[in-house]
Amino acid sequence: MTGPEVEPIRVGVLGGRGKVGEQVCRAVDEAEDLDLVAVVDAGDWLFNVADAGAQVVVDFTHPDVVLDNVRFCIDQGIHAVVGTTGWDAPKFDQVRAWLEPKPDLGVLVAPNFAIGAVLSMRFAAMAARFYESVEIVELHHPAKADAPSGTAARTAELVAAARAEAGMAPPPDATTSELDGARGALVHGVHVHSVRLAGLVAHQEVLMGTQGETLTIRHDSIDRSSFVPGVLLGVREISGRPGLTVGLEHLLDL
Ligand SMILES: NC(=O)C1=CN([C@@H]2O[C@H](COP(=O)(O)OP(=O)(O)OC[C@H]3O[C@@H](n4cnc5c(N)ncnc54)[C@H](OP(=O)(O)O)[C@@H]3O)[C@@H](O)[C@H]2O)C=CC1
Ligand SMILES: O=C(O)C1=N[C@H](C(=O)O)C[C@H](O)C1
Repeated sequence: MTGPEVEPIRVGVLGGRGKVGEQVCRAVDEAEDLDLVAVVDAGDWLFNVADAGAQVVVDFTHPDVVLDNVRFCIDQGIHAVVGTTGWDAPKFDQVRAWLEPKPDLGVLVAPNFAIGAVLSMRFAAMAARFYESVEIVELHHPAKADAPSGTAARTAELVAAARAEAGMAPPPDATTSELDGARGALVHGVHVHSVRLAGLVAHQEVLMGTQGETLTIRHDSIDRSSFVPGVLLGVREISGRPGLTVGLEHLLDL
């Protein structure tokens, strides 16, 4: 005896002809429990996803357009799974406000959908209180629009929160004279250095140091397929997670 047939989740992809979006489209197409109903890229009619009856939209577009896209999804009553970067606290507040009158709707924004990147952020937060020094180096392909990366910004935020909770002083640094940018960008009080290099995909090192030792937490996405399982998990789970969720860790019981 077989149970009742479960309808596939109807999925639309924004940025579907981009580097990550193209891989997401292929994976959704191949998954039996998902149905790729619309692919929208720059210049296409955004309403295609609504017209096609998408229940979940995946966004891998550009930091300049992602907030408008999320607003569109919320207005249309479509859950959103967002990988696009360029987020800050006011933008998250804005999304929460848009979601208020739609209590059944979910938006997931994850700075990084690769399992190792999620784990490395957690490891960095765990280690932070044991090391007086911390700096982050993120390394990406040269087609990346934003610096620092969303992952690096989130890592800095998590590390800074752990340090603050432990009552730590700022990292030691005797620099009194510097060329602009030589010490990187300060993100939540953490120095973040951004490398853009042909041949790279997405990489990050969190460097920590204290008396007589250093700890390096490194993650490498050597292929964009690394992001796909996390995105599919988000697509499958988002309808059961109303409100705004920031970070894939919440779906991984971390
Ligand atoms: N969270 C995560 O795990 C990851 C996040 N990212 C982030 O995802 C985003 C996309 O990355 P990536 O795939 O490498 O970038 P790409 O530039 O390769 O792809 C983005 C695609 O979106 C299209 N696009 C631009 N504007 C719109 C719009 N308004 N509506 C629909 N499509 C649009 C672009 O078209 P055109 O080129 O013609 O402008 C392009 O085809 C970036 O912010 C990146 O940082 C990337 C990897 C993993
Ligand atoms: O642009 C990319 O490529 C990536 N963007 C995300 C970020 O900014 O952290 C995730 C990953 O690093 C790849």
